[in-house]
Amino acid sequence: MPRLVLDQVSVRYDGQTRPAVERASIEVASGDFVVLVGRSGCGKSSLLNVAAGLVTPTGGSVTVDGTPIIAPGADRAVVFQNDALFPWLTARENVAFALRLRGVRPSERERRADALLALVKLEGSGDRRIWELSGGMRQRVGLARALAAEPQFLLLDEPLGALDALTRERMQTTLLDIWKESGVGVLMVTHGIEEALVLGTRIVVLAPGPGRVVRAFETGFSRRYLAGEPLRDIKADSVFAAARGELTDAIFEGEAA
Ligand SMILES: Nc1ncnc2c1ncn2[C@@H]1O[C@H](COP(=O)(O)OP(=O)(O)OP(=O)(O)O)[C@@H](O)[C@H]1O
Repeated sequence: MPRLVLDQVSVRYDGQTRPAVERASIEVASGDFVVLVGRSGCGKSSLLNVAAGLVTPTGGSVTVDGTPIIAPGADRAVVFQNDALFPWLTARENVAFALRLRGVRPSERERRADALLALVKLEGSGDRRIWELSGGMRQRVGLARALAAEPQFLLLDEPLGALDALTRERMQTTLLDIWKESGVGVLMVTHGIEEALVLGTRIVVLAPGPGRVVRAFETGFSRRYLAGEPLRDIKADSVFAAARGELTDAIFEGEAA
């Protein structure tokens, strides 16, 4: 089973007096949905970028199945909040472009692109141009394009951050469905406390100054959704409310200090 391991990772950017991240350890295996939460500036994006191979750690190691990561790779697809799609192309063409980069034959591309668009629940919208789509639909095209690389890991940096509350909630279920269907391991950064609880199988809490892991715990709400329980019912559960309180406390612990 593919395993992405950040072991005792530190990041110090040029010119910084103290590290942005100090000795953070995070593991993501296939089928995991690991969520990074924490106050602004605690190093969430830095860690995601280390996993992506976009930032080189100044300490520790980052590996996939024991092989060091030194650059971005097709095994780890990254989706950012405002990902650039080609606005003048259709949804299908955007996904097909990623397939082309993978060396998929032209005759295969359309069929594969449509299958990926169906996976993100955009069947029937393949012919629409990006500028004709809503924010949520664009984000789905971005996910379909990321999945075109058949990655082992999806690295998501606030992918739903720019969406309105209702669209965001709908996209959370889409993300869970994609995760289940594709079997990928997910590492995701979010500012949403409920979102972390709804999506994660494991939540890693970071604290700033320097960025470090202060808590990590397993959660089971996403599996309950995948087992058929409506998300609304899960969120209304007293167990969910207790978990939300606990997570909020963990994030803001020591803030006044
Ligand atoms: N490329 C960079 N060069 C220099 N400093 C950086 C760079 N990227 C991030 N930092 C600094 O590193 C620290 C951690 O930033 P990072 O973006 O990883 O945190 P974050 O938890 O994702 O923040 P936010 O929640 O606000 O997005 C911050 O102090 C930030 O200013």
